[in-house]
Amino acid sequence: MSHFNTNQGCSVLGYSEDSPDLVICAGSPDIPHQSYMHPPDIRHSSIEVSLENGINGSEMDYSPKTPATKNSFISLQTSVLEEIPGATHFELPEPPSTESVSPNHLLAVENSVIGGDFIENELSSREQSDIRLDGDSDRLQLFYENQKTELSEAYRALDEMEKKHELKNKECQEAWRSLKELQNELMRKSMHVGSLAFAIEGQVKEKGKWFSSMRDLARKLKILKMDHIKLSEETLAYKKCVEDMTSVNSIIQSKFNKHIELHEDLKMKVVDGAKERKELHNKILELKGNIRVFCRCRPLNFEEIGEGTSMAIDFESAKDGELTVKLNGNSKKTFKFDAVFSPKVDQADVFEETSSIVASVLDGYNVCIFAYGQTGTGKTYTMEGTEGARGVNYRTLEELFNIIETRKNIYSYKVSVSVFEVYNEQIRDLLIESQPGAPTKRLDIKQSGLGMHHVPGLVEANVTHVNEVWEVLRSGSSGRAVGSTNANEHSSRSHCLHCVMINGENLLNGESTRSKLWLVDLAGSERLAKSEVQGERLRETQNINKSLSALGDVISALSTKSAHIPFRNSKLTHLLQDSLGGDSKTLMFVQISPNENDLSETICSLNFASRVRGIELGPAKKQVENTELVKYKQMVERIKQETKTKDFHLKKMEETIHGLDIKITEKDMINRNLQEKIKELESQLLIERNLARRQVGSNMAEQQQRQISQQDELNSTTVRPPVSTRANITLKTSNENKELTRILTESNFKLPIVPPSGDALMKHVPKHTARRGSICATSDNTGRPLATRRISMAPAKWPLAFQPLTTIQANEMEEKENQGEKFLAEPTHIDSPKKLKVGTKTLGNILRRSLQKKIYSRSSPNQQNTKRVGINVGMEKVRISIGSRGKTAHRVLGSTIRRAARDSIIQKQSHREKEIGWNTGTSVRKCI
Ligand SMILES: Nc1ncnc2c1ncn2[C@@H]1O[C@H](COP(=O)(O)OP(=O)(O)OP(=O)(O)O)[C@@H](O)[C@H]1O
Repeated sequence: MSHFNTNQGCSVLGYSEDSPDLVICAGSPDIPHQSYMHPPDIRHSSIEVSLENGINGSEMDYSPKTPATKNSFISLQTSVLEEIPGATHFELPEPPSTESVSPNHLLAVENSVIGGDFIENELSSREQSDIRLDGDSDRLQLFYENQKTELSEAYRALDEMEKKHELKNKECQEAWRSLKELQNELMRKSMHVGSLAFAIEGQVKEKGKWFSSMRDLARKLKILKMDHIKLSEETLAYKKCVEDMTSVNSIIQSKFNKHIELHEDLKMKVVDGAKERKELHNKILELKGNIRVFCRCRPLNFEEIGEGTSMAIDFESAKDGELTVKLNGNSKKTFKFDAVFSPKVDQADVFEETSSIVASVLDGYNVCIFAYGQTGTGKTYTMEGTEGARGVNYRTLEELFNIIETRKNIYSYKVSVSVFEVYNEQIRDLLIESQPGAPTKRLDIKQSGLGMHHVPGLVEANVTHVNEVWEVLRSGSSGRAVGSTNANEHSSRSHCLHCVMINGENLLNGESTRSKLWLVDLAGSERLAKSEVQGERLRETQNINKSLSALGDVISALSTKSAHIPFRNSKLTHLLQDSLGGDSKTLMFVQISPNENDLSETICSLNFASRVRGIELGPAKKQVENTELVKYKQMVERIKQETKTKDFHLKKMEETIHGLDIKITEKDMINRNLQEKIKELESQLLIERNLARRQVGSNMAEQQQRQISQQDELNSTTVRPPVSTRANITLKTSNENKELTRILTESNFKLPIVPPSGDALMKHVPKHTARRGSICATSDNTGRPLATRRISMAPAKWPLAFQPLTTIQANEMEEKENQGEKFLAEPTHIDSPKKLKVGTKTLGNILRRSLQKKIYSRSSPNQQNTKRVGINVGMEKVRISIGSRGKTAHRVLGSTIRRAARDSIIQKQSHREKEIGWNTGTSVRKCI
C-alpha cells in the first residue's frame, strides 16, 4: 500500500497488496459524497477506500489505521523524505503571515512539519545550542533567515507536491473512470458473449434438431430406398411373372385351341367313322336282310334214340343255309335260310351268327329276336339256355355290355330289362310274378305320342352289369307259366318276352337314341289233335295258336306288302309292332325236330320261316328321338354358354393384366416421387449445412465487427442510449427475428424455426446498440423451455484483468492469458469431439463465470431475462449436443470456437496493452 501524508492530516491513495481487487482513493466516480472536480484536502484528511467488497465504492472504509496502512504510511514517509534531496530531516516553517512568528509558534510549526520525536530532539538540541551561543544573534538571525528560506522552499515544494498530488489524483480518477468503463464494457461484452453463446447454443440446438431430423430423414430415406428396391424387385418379379403368365397363358391358349381343334377334328372323325361304321354295318345287315331266319334243329333225345327214330332232316347241305327235309319216300324238300344249325352246333356258335345284330341295337335300331317252332324243339333252350349253356338272351345282353364298355368314352347307355309273358292273351309281368305274394297287375299295351308301343306299369330293371342280367333273366323265367304236354314235359304255355330298353347318348355330338331289343321265346305251336289237350291246356293251346296265327298273318301282310298289317290281332303282334315293322331288324330262330314223326310240324314251321324270310322289311330306321333337335339346341346353347364363360374369363384375365399394369405404373410413379423427394431432401440437407455454416461464420464476423466498433466507441466515449431505448431495440430485434424467420420459413428452405443470421439481424440493428441487441430468438419466440438458473457463473480467469495494475500482476496476467491463449488456441486444432468438448467447456466456463460475476450486479427486467436466457446457454449442453453431432458439425463448431478464442485473445491483448500502458505510467510516476 502506498501512502501520502502531511502534517495537517493523512490522505491515502494506493492499492491493496493483499486484496486482488482494486483499492481506489477518494474521488472515485463511484464514491458517494465526493467529486473529482473538488478533490479533498489531503493535508487535512486521510481516507482509505477499499474495493474489496465491490467496485461501486459504496462500502468505503474510513478507518484511518490498519496494519497495512501503517506500513504504507511509513513507506510513504520514507519515500517523501527520500524525495527531498540532501535532507536527513527538515523542518517546515510556519507559512508566511503578517503576524510575527514567536519561537514557540516556530517550534509548533517545526513540530507540525517534522513531527514526532525527531522534532523534539531537534528542539532540545537547539535550545542547548541557543544557551551555548546566546548572544550570537547574528548567526541565529542568519540561521533563522536560512530556515525561513528553507521553510518557504519547503512550502513551495509542498505546493508542488500538492499540485502533483492533484495531478496524480486526477490521473487516478481518469484511470478509475477508464477502469470503470472497461469493467462496464467487459460486463456488457460478457453479457454479449453470453447472448452470443446463447445464440450459438440455440443455433447448435437448432442444428442438432435439424441434424436429428436429417438423420431421421436419412433413415427414412434409407427405409424408403430399401422399400423402393424391394418394390422394384417385386415389380420386376411381378412383371416377369405377368409376362410368364401371359406367355404361358398364350401357350396354353394356343395349345388349348389346338386341342380344341384336334378334339373337334377327332370328334368329327369319330362321328364320321361311327357313322360310316354304322352305315357299313347297316348295309351288311341289309345285304344279309333286315329280317333273317336261322333254322336250328334239336338233337334226338334219348327216348327218340331209344325208339330208333330216324332223322327226317338232311344236314349235308346245311353249310350253305340249305336244309333238306326227307319227305315220304325219296322226295326231299329243300329250304333256304340265313343259317342252319344242326344238332351238333352248340350255343356259342349259334350266338356267333347272332351277335352282329346286337351292335344294331346300340346303334339305335329296334331289334327283335324270337324263336318259333314246335313244342319241345328247343326254343327255350336256344333263347334262355341252361346254366352251363347259356342261350341267346344272356349272350346278347353280355355282348351288349361288352360293346357298351368299348364305347363308354363316346357313348353313354342306360339299360333296363323287362320280363313279361303273354299268357292266354294276358300280359304278365314276370319280375313281379316272381316275387312271392306280389299282386297280379293287369297290364295293357299303350302307344306313346311318338308312336312307340309300351306297357305302362311294367317293371323295368335297370341293369348296369352283365352279372345282374342273369339274375333278372332267371327270376323272370321262374315265373313263367309252364305245363306238361305230350311233346314237352316242361312245355312253355305262354310267350315269354324280354324287352331290353336301351337309352344311348353320343358324348361327342350329344346324339341320343332309344331302342328296343325284343328277345321272345314263343310258346310252342302244336296241333290240338296231336297234343290231345283238354280244358285249360286246350285253351292255352288255342290262345297260343291264335297269337301264332296272328304273327303269321302279320308276316304274310309284311311279305305281301299289304297296306294293313294286322299287328293288333294279338297281344304278341301288338307288342312286337315296333320291331316287326319296316324300320327294325328281326332275327327268327325256327326250331325244328329231327324226328320223322314230327315231319308235318317241321314242314309247317319251315314254310312259315320261309315266308318270314321272304319278307322285305326295307331299310331299317334309326330310332333317333324327336327330342334330338331340342338336345342339339341345348348343346348349342351349352357351347354358347361355355364360349361366353370363356370370354368372361378371358376378359377377367385381361382386366387383371390391365390392373396389374396400372399397379406397376403406380408403383413406378411412387418410386419416381420417392426418388425426387430423396433428391429434394438431399439438396435441403446441403442447403441447411451451408446455411448453418454461414450463420455461425457470420455471427463470428459480426462479433468481430462489434468488438472493433466497441474499441472505437471506447476511444470516442460514446454515450450509451437509455435502458428503455435498448429494451425497445431488443424488442425490435426480436420482431425482426420473427420477420426474418418468417421470410426464411416462406422460402424454399422450409425451415420451421431457424434463427436469423447475424448479418441479416445486425443489418437492422443500430450500430451503437448492436452489442445490446440479442441475435437469439427469445424463449417466447422459439418456445424453447428455460433452463434452470446456474448457481455459479463466476469467471475463474478473466477477472485477473481487473486486478491492480502492477507490473508483476500484469506479467502474471500475461502469463495466464498466454496460457489461456494456448489453451484457447487448442480448439483450432481440434478434430475429435473429445478435444472439442474440452475447448468448448473451457470457453463455456469462462463465459459463465464472467456472466455470474458481472451480470448479478444488474437486475433490470430485460437484463434479467437476458441473463436468464444467457444462463440457460449452457455450453455443456452445447457440448453435449455437439458430442452427438456429425463430423461436419464438429468442424463447424470448431471453427466457431477458434474464431471466438481468437477474438477473445485480441480483446485481451488490447486490454493488456492498455493496462500495461497504465502500469508503466504508474511505475514511472512512482519512480518520480
Ligand atoms: N340243341 C339242343 N341240344 C340239346 N338239347 C336240346 C336242344 N334243343 C332242345 N333240347 C332239349 O330238348 C328239350 C326240349 O327243349 P325245349 O324245352 O327248349 O323245347 P321248347 O321248344 O321250348 O318246348 P315248349 O315249346 O313246349 O316250351 C329240352 O330238354 C332240351 O334240353
